[in-house]
Amino acid sequence: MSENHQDTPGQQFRAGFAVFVGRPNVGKSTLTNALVGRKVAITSNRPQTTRHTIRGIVHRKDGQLILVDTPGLHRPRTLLGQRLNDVVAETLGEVDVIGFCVPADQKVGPGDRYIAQQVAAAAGRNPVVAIVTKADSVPRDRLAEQLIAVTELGREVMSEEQAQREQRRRRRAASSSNVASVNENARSAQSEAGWSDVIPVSAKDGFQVEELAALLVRLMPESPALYPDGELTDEPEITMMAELIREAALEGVRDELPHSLAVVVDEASEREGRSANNPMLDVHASLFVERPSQKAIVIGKGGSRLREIGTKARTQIEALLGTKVYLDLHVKVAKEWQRDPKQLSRLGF
Ligand SMILES: Nc1nc2c(ncn2[C@@H]2O[C@H](COP(=O)(O)OP(=O)(O)OP(=O)(O)O)[C@@H](O)[C@H]2O)c(=O)[nH]1
Repeated sequence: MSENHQDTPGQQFRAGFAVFVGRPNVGKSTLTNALVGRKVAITSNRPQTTRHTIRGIVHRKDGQLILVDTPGLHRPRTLLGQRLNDVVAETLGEVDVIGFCVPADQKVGPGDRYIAQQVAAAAGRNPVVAIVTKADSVPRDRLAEQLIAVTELGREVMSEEQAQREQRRRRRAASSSNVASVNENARSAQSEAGWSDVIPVSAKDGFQVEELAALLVRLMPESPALYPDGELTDEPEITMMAELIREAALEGVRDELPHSLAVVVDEASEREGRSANNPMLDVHASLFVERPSQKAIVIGKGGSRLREIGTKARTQIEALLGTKVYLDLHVKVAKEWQRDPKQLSRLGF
């Protein structure tokens, strides 16, 4: 259990948040699953919320990695259209380590460069590890070439970013003598060097997955475990369940219910009287909407949509937890909840 991890003598326990970014299909989800060691089957059609979604937690002797999702960054729409929005920048700024993923089997292209630039701009002092994924898919010499190309990309984007910082610093210094410029200088020294590490991995055959986990943990701040290990009533698992339900409920009706839906898991408990090798989890959750018309949308004709939501969310929660689930959903109207601070905090906003 996690409490014991911290007692290891001579070794500091580390814990923190990491995010994997990269073009679609570079293998972020597969890598997350390989690291976490169980299937976290959260779908791709994610809501654009500002809250972090936990994709998985890696519990180790030396530390704990909480892998979170960045809404928006890896979606092609966002990529082609606009500069990284504030939400994504904020998430990247809040995590402890960023894993920038590039596949071994495709040349480094404009999409990778674009994301690398956003990462360089948002990372600040936090380390960025470049991860060359799908190492199994190319011969050794091609892998070596890709490692060099990715290292080079890191140097380029970091020094571009540094040049821009330098410009900003000069502009500021011109208007006032500024303390911030000293800090900018301090951090530019590390930026020039590029990525803090470059590591090849294969989630498919497990090559270097353990090494990556160890590396990410080493880059985390010293901290006790942030989440307990494997308990069913853990906050992150409850949060993940609520996210999965919310996601299923928003699917196809995002335009009609933008940000008007909150999910609270009221209770999750193991059903009594089941055999140890065939457990069942009873989950009761409430879906809060703002208006009766929205309640009708969620429920659908004769309850058909709510049944679909239930089936979809249940399947995903079962995959997440590896146990059978009975899911009971209720739709409630919480009038104006978005404007009521008390309600908001109760709903976890
Ligand atoms: N050969 C090989 N294929 C991999 C590896 N990891 C992932 N893939 C394949 O690459 C494809 C994309 O993997 P995902 O993990 O879904 O990629 P992703 O980056 O999460 O994709 P998005 O959710 O679209 O951002 C899948 O077909 C995987 O099977 C690997 O280590 N080796």
